[in-house]
Amino acid sequence: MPPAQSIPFWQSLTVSSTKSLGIVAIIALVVLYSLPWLHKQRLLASIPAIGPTNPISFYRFRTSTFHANARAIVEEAARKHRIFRVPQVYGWHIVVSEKQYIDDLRKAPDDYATFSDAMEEMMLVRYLLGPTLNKNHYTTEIIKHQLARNLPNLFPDIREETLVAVENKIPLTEDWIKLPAYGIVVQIIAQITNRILVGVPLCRNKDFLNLNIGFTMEVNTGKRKLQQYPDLLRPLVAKYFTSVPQRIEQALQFLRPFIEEKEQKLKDYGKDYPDKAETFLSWIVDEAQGEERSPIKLTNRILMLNFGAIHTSSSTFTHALYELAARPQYIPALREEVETVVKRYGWSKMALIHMNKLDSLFKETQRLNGHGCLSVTRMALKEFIFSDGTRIPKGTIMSAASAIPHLNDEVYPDPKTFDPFRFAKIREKEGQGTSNQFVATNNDYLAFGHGKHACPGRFFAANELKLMMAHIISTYDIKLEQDGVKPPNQWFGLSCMPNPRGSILFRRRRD
Ligand code: HEM
Repeated sequence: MPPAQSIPFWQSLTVSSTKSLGIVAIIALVVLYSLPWLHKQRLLASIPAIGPTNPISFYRFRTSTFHANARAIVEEAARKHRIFRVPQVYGWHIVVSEKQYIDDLRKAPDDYATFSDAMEEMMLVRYLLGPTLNKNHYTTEIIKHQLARNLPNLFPDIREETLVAVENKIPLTEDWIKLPAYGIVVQIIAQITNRILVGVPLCRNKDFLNLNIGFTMEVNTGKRKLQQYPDLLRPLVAKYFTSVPQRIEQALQFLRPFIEEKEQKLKDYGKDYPDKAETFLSWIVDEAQGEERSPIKLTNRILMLNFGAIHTSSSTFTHALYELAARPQYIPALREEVETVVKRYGWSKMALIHMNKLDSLFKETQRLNGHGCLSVTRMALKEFIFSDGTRIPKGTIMSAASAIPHLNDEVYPDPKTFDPFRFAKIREKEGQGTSNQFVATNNDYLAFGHGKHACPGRFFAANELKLMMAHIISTYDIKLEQDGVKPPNQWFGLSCMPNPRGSILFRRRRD
């Protein structure tokens, strides 16, 4: 018999065996792709869930019950559990309530967990403003170093802009005049912030300021739209069905001439060119590398800084204004402090450092009226293991419940009472230390986050807010529509803002 001829494997397959192999391959692929998902579900299952875990009830609970009562639900859960999970659009969000866990979050190295990746996932910025914002953090470094270092030199600019903006928005009348609190505060803050971001004349351009004020809302609306579509369609939805690309284009029209002028001077004279304005725009034109140098990328950076700075600062200021107007008995002590300190140090950054009562007013304001019930938010970039061994799957967002430390009666006696000078009194006892300053962060005070990614803009924000309040109380009398009744805070799911419909009455100071 002739020896059996060896034929290639695939030629020996019949149609039915090819089909079976195909099915096996598909099953293998499904299993392969499901394994990480199953692993994730298994790790999450060991953490107490707030609300139902089956997909249909999860959706209903998240959009109705949880959204309407998020703060109460989170605070109650945080008193019961050291760690738990709450439902969000992007999946389960891990919340921790004990110091040990907060420490783990704040210490996490950048290859384990970052704030910016969590923001990226929550805001879907890569579709709205492009992918590089979250990949390159050079602007955060500029805020940390260049902006912080330059604050004393920038003080005269911040003060000048404060006087111009306040005079423009709050008429100095003999009789009480009622103004929408958040509405005027956001306009003033946008102008002062942009004095530092882009300088004069753009910081006084009403259309440019309104564009930046509205941009936050437009990004939020865009994000909500994107969340309804799968990843694959999101670039198209972002481009054609949100207003963000149009707004970026408009911002570019405003900024382009200034960017081009700065680039030309940089080319002709180097970084230290004559009459250089110390603004954020000049610094980013100096520092941006590669594709980040394009006018559109520089524009996106200015938009995102406005996004991070305007509404956070405006909310804090409006809360403080409401709190103070509700307790006018504290105003004389604040005025006296401002006058004494300014007599000694003039209007300067040094004077602001010595306004301890004013500093305390803002710190207490944020202790009781933060921007929401969560802080120190991070995304796990690898499997994240807390120090007690609890494992959190890669890609999960984690935060600390800020109400637990902020209402801890061992740290803050009578914690629910608003005591504007609470921190000033502690500092008086302890000497002029820094650990209870407005800008100080620790496990008991999370309003600016904590750790490596604690807000780098807080030093600028503290200067801006204190200067603005010092000027307003020195110039005006203030009161609420209803004596002593602060307009209630407004909650949207996990976020809090001062009442946007509340008013403040102003008149020329009489005493
Ligand atoms: C009262 C005003 C402000 C509040 C309450 C606030 C609050 C916060 C919070 C809670 C975080 C997250 C920190 C963490 O999770 O550890 C943060 C991050 C950040 N903030 Fe602020 N912020 C304010 C003003 C500003 C301003 C004026 C700027 C810019 C000039 C700014 C720029 C940033 C940036 C770039 C980050 C991200 C830091 C990082 O990823 O490392 N913020 N802010």
